[in-house]
Amino acid sequence: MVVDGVGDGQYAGDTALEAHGVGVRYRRGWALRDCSFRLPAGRICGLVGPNGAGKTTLLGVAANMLGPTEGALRVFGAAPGSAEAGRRTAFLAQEKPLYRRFTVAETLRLGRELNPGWDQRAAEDIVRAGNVPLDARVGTLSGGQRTRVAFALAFGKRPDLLLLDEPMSDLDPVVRHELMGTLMAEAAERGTTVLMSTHVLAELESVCDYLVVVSSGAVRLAGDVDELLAVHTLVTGVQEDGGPPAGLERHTVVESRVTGRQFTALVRPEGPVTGPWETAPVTMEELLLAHLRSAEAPALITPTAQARVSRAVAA
Ligand SMILES: Nc1ncnc2c1ncn2[C@@H]1O[C@H](COP(=O)(O)OP(=O)(O)OP(=O)(O)O)[C@@H](O)[C@H]1O
Repeated sequence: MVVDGVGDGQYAGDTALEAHGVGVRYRRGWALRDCSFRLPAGRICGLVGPNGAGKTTLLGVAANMLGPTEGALRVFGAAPGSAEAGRRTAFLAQEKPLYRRFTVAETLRLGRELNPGWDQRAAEDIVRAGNVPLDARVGTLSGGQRTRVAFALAFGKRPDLLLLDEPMSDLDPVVRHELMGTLMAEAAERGTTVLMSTHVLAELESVCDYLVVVSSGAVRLAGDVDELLAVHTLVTGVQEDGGPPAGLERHTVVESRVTGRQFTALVRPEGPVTGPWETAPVTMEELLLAHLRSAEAPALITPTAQARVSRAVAA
């Protein structure tokens, strides 16, 4: 691997994470295949995809929980297994592995001992905001309270890259909102890059400015949210022969649906969209739903999201 030389110098400063042809094969087959994209530093990125798409696997590679079968991934230009990447990255896994017999205070003390840049106040503030007693054993906490302690551990580390795997799934709506606020404030204040997998699309809309969509182990969509929204259009009109009109074919049709006499299509226009139709801007949720429903739609990786180092260099 010779990415380090390139990454450390020219690109590492503005790139939090870069994947080059990453593939992961489990015994049952490939979970990820030829995954290439770049996440610029300082972005809050939603990682979206159907169940089994490969999101946890991708986060696991970035967090050095597993190595890729092929290709390479870099965190701030460094290999995930390097001391530098380890110091700069925090991973909040879906199953939140914590020592059940430790008290909350002992858990935070362990965080302090393991992490040189530890911020005890930030960690304690998160725990206290949920009225979680510091002397309670982790095993006696509710699922949501344990998630809060895991959040505290991740934030206390003061990472430059925060990897979150469906972090909010067992939190009540008020706590979700509060911890999202903490996440946003942290990212805004410190320029932390966040890569967060979730199935709650509505939540992403207010939080993310970057998106990566994976489906069947491949990257389908990646880029800045505004850029992605700008190159898609929602078209509605009268259907022809049970589908969208033939005139739409000159554009890239991501998804089309027919309801009664009407069709609705989400397209990437290849020029002006002219016809007896109405066009409207798309919302993030419409964009994501269309891509989740149409895994066969052509992939789109915007220029800022394209891996900069060729796969040949990374291999
Ligand atoms: N340890 C493993 N051994 C074998 N196969 C695995 C393992 N972990 C994941 N897989 C398979 O790899 C594929 C991707 O799984 P992964 O957990 O990365 O998906 P995901 O996008 O995170 O899904 P979800 O949204 O359901 O959490 C799936 O087909 C899954 O069954």
